[in-house]
Amino acid sequence: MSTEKEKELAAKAAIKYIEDGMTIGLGTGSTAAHMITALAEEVAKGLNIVGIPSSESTKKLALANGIPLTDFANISAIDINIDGTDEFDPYLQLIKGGGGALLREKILAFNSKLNIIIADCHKQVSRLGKFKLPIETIPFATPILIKKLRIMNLHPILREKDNSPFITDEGNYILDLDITHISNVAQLENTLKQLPGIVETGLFLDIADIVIIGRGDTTEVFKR
Ligand SMILES: O=C(CO)[C@H](O)[C@H](O)COP(=O)(O)O
Repeated sequence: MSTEKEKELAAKAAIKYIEDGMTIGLGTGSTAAHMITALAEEVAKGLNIVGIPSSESTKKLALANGIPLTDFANISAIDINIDGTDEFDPYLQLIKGGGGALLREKILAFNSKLNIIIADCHKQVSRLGKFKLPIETIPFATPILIKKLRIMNLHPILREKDNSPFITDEGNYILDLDITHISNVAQLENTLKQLPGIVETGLFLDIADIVIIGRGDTTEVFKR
């Protein structure tokens, strides 16, 4: 079974949690794209939901598939947020932001009653850190942050696209950090959030309620 098929299986299992009248957080990435396609099929059959997208690319995809959208001016909470991940550990702690949408993704997740994470089985790790930790930084502060993060042994790498800095939907930069030597990610999160100029990190700690993965031709569900 292909990785893509595993993503699709997880995505289809997640949309079974959705009920009529709900507001749904729409994640970003290739796994979330499967969820958007599957959700669009239900909307076409009459399911009455509104989506709130976590990125401009997801917004485009959702609109192209006929999913009605809303924003935080119109709602106070999201019923279910469904998003992908780059890694999850046995405690359902996550590293996200491979697609560069971590800031809006975390805002959606924080304001959701239920967070469902969908993935292929290769995202499961015994310990976070094989995937480099993305953090979103303000361009003005990025050069000094790079110096500070180097001293902290986090080996920051400025993410690039077409030989220029990758720009997020909020106009910021992404630094990818090596956290392989870090054992206490909660402490790291606190330390990073105290540095002015770091807008958000890709550590999603105590956020996922349910992780659904595709493994071969079946799904596995992990609950917090
Ligand atoms: O955090 C994300 C984007 O910022 C994605 O959810 C994450 O990168 C996983 O992507 P994919 O489903 O394509 O593997």
